Amino acid sequence: MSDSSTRAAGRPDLTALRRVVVKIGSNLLVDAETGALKRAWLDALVDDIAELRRHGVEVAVVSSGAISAGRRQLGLTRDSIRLEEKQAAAAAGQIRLAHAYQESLARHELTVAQILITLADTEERRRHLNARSTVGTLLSLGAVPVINENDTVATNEIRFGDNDRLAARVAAMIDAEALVLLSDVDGLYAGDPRRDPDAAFVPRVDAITPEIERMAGAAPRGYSTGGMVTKLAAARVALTAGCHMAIAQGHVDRPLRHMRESGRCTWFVAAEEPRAARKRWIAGSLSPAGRITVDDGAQKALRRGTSLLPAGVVAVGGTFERGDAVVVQDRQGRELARGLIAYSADAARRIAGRKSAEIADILGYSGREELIHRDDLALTTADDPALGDKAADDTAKEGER
Ligand SMILES: Nc1ncnc2c1ncn2[C@@H]1O[C@H](COP(=O)(O)OP(=O)(O)O)[C@@H](O)[C@H]1O
Ligand SMILES: N[C@@H](CCC(=O)OP(=O)(O)O)C(=O)O
Repeated sequence: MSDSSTRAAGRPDLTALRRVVVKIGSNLLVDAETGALKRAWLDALVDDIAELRRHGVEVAVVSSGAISAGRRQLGLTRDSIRLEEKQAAAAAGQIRLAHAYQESLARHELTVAQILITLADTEERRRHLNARSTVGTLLSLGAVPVINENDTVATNEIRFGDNDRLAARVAAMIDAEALVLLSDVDGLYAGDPRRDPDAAFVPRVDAITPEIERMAGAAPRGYSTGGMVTKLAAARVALTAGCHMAIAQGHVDRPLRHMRESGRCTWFVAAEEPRAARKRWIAGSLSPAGRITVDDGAQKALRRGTSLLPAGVVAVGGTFERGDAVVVQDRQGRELARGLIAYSADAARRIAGRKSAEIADILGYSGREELIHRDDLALTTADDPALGDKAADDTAKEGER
């Protein structure tokens, strides 16, 4: 089944997607009693990842488990430990996690790459763009990024506190088509199955309505420990970004294969594709900080869906930094597109009208070839193929990226 037919009717097929994020909770990976890493479980999951890669699917992992894996090594055996002790435990545990992933992936000759990020990294536009581009580059080079919150520098106020939402932010950031949350439950039920064993299973959700939210019930103690509340918060972020999300049972052998073969999981199905969602966000939800005037040749190239190169730029107006939103206009000042620019206003003025090959000589460093990459560019009119016939419909995406 193709991904577009999924959006209309069925449930996504992981093997048919381009890019997927898999989130693994601490309990799946680390024995809470001993702090030992569950290597056999990890190897089976990695076998699933390798299988997806053989189908041509790019896979990024968001893995919890650093605090659980590190605390006992530091003698932190009490039930409840303080924030600074958690940060210390994460520092000791993260290196063990990374090592385990490295060894497990090496069995399939896959390279692991570790990324530790904070909430601010996904929210602040320039850091967001840097993280997005690094993860994208790693995936295109065939590596498997393993991502966790940077617990050692995150403090109480700014911590995600749960990797469900971090995973959704990451999935949105890298335009993943699906996010799979592997959990200790096989999906969403009409009520908490631990309290109500007769609660009905919900196989598919198309929107996070108040009725769906009521199913999650109250947040678990301390809120930050996950439960269904944060999974629905994650689903909201994912769906807004055009990314499908699944909740599936992780306590099984080969969990991704099991999910595919048994069909048992809850799919939250996004109505549009990630690229279209991102373009709508660029077109509709950001205040432009500058105006880039382009010549006729560049105007034609934009209509064909290419990136904007410095060569086609005749003037740069406004004050902006790399990653800010700008308007692209023709010589008469008519708006053609909006985009996220890869250079500051000062740098853009210096390279305007020049060939991309000259950028390094002019600026003294080799920046990006494009002034605005085509993925970061949304045509203002309905011509943008990625926006389709919903171009005029302005959905608020503020705050979700
Ligand atoms: N409506 C619901 N459907 C399914 N599980 C629910 C629901 N409401 C609460 N839960 C609870 O959420 C738990 C899953 O969350 P959590 O333990 O945080 O998972 P993880 O550690 O995998 O992130 C389930 O075991 C279940 O008890
Ligand atoms: N970043 C933390 C985990 C945070 C978290 O959300 O854990 P979990 O609820 O097990 O997915 C760690 O690696 O220990």
